[in-house]
Amino acid sequence: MAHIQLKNISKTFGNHTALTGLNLDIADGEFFVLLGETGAGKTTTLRMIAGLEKPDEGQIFIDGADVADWGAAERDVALVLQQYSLYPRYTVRENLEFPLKPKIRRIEPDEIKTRVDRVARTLRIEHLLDRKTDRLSGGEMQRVSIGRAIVRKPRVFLMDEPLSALDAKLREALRTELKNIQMNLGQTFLFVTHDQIEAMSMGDKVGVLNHGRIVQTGTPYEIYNNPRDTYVASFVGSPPMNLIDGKLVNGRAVMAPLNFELPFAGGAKTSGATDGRPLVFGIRPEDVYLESGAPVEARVHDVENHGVEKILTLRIGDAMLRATVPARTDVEIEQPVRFAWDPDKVVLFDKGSGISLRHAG
Ligand SMILES: Nc1ncnc2c1ncn2[C@@H]1O[C@H](COP(=O)(O)OP(=O)(O)OP(=O)(O)O)[C@@H](O)[C@H]1O
Repeated sequence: MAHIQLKNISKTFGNHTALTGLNLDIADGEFFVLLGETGAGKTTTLRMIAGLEKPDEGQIFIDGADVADWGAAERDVALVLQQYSLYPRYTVRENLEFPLKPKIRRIEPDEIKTRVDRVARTLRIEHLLDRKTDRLSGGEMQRVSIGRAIVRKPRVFLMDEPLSALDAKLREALRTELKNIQMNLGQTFLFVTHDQIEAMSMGDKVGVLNHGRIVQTGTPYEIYNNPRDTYVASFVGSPPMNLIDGKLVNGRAVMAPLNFELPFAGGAKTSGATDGRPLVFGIRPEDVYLESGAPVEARVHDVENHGVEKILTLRIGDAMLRATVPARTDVEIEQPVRFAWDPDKVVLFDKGSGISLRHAG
């Protein structure tokens, strides 16, 4: 069990800044996902918590204790990596026993057997216990790697893209399993990924990291429905949120190409509520729907079939808008259609800073 806090962490490699003023608060027993593009600083964050890298500035606390002077072993964290770190000439059982064998742990052989068998049951790899690990599939190897972490009951699990080398089907299956395992163990998991679907489906909380800074932390629901800025809005969601330029006119936010306006409620902190102020309208593709008699006309520019749904690209003058519609929707490219959207779901952003007016206050 562990509560992890990172306070104002910065890290530079040479003249490259990997992390800037990073703050994280991961509650005991939480499944926290750190989501970010390649190079955002995810692995560096994990390595610092694990004690493999030192921050230039800031502090890391585990259960309230500043761990600056603690070595990796004292921190008692388990790191699971994308590449499986298994001993290939040993069996699965030997691999799982390995973390329990060091004399310093003083674990009795009976207890080792009980723990290994229990972990093998949890991960459904009992039938593989006597097999050498170089005779396993990728998914099986990753299960064993996770098993090696679980078996020694660490305080914290740190997982660095553990599913990204697996094929899509296996990834989906292991997502669910890992989430179940975490709920059963009730332990703190910090899971790092660049895959927003993984983040949204597994995380109790998600922290979005962009260029070494946390841009937003929240539940998957908050991140998806109330993105703090246009970066989060376009990074999370597939297809991403439509972002369409508009401006402030006579106290109303006006989106010219779609002939749409909203009362402007940009609060005090967003000062500069002056006419002509550039804004961005954010509309999720699933909030756009086709309807004869709807106010705006478009041409169908593209149709992508996704089985249960279709993703349409609609062209309105120079503007493009994605719409997720039921698969039964019968449309052809270049067909004229009329569409509307749910006005309550529209998110307004300040174009200059990219920040949502809901977050700006
Ligand atoms: N030891 C190092 N020396 C120099 N630069 C480094 C070192 N480790 C990381 N970096 C740089 O710091 C930045 C953050 O790296 P990091 O590995 O934390 O990103 P990441 O989000 O985990 O990326 P990925 O998803 O590609 O693994 C990158 O630009 C990387 O090149």
